[in-house]
Amino acid sequence: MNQSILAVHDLEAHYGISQVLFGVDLTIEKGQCVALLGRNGAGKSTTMKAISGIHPGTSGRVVFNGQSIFKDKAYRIARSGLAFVPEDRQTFPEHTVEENLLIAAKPDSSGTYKWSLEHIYRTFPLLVPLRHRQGGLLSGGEQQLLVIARALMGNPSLLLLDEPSEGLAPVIVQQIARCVAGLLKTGATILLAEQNMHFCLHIATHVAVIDKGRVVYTGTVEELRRNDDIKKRYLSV
Ligand SMILES: Nc1ncnc2c1ncn2[C@@H]1O[C@H](COP(=O)(O)OP(=O)(O)OP(=O)(O)O)[C@@H](O)[C@H]1O
Repeated sequence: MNQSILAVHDLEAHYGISQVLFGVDLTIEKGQCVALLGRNGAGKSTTMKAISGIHPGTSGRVVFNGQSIFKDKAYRIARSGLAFVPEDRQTFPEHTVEENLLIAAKPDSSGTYKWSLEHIYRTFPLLVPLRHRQGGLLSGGEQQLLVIARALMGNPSLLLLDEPSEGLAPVIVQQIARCVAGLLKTGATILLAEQNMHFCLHIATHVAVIDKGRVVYTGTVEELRRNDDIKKRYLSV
C-alpha cells in the first residue's frame, strides 16, 4: 500500500476577518503528483501557504510524514522536508545561479544528499550555461527553473509548486513541464497548484479541484479528462 506523505483535513484559513478556506481536504501519496486546480482566487495559493506555515490556517489538521505540522512555524516545516516554491519566483538576485543553489543545500531527514549540484545540472541542463549569472538577471522561465532546483537542493520529501507556468511563454512552459515530469520519474512527490489545466494534465497523476475555498472534486487525471461537467463548472473549459 502507498504511504501517505501529506494529509490535510478540514483546513480553514482567513485573511483578517475574511475566510477564504472552508474545510479543505487533500491527500498525497508518495510518488504522486497532485494538481490542485481552480480558477483565479479559488484558494490554491492560500492552501499551499497554510500547509507550509507561511500563512497558517485557523483550524483543521495537516499531517506530514505522520507528524502533525498544523500551527508549526514555517521554518520547522521546511526543515522537516516540505519545500514550498511560491509563485513570485524570488531568487537571491545578487548571487549567481550556483550560489543560489549552494545556499539551499541540506541533507534529507536520513542525512543523505540525494540532490547534489551535479545531479541538479543533469536534471536542469538549461541552468548549466547560466551557473555564473546573477539570479536577478535571469528571465522569468530561468528564474522558475532555478527556484525549483533550489528547493530540490534541500532534499525535500514533498515539493509544493505554486503556479510554475504563470506568465511564461508556451515554449518555456513546455520546458518546465518536461522538468517537472522528469522529477516525478526520480520518485519526487509534488503538489502542483495551477490554473493551467493543460499544463497539469500532461504531468500530474491525480487532481484536486478547488472552488471557493473547498475541494469539490478529486480523481485521477484520466477521470478528470473524461469529466466534462467538472471541467466546465470549475475550470472554465
Ligand atoms: N494577502 C491577502 N489578503 C486578503 N485576501 C487575500 C490575500 N491573499 C489572497 N486573498 C484572497 O483569498 C482568496 C484566495 O486567494 P488565493 O491567492 O489563495 O487564490 P488562488 O486560487 O491561488 O488564485 P490565483 O490563481 O489568482 O493566485 C481570494 O479571494 C483572494 O483575493
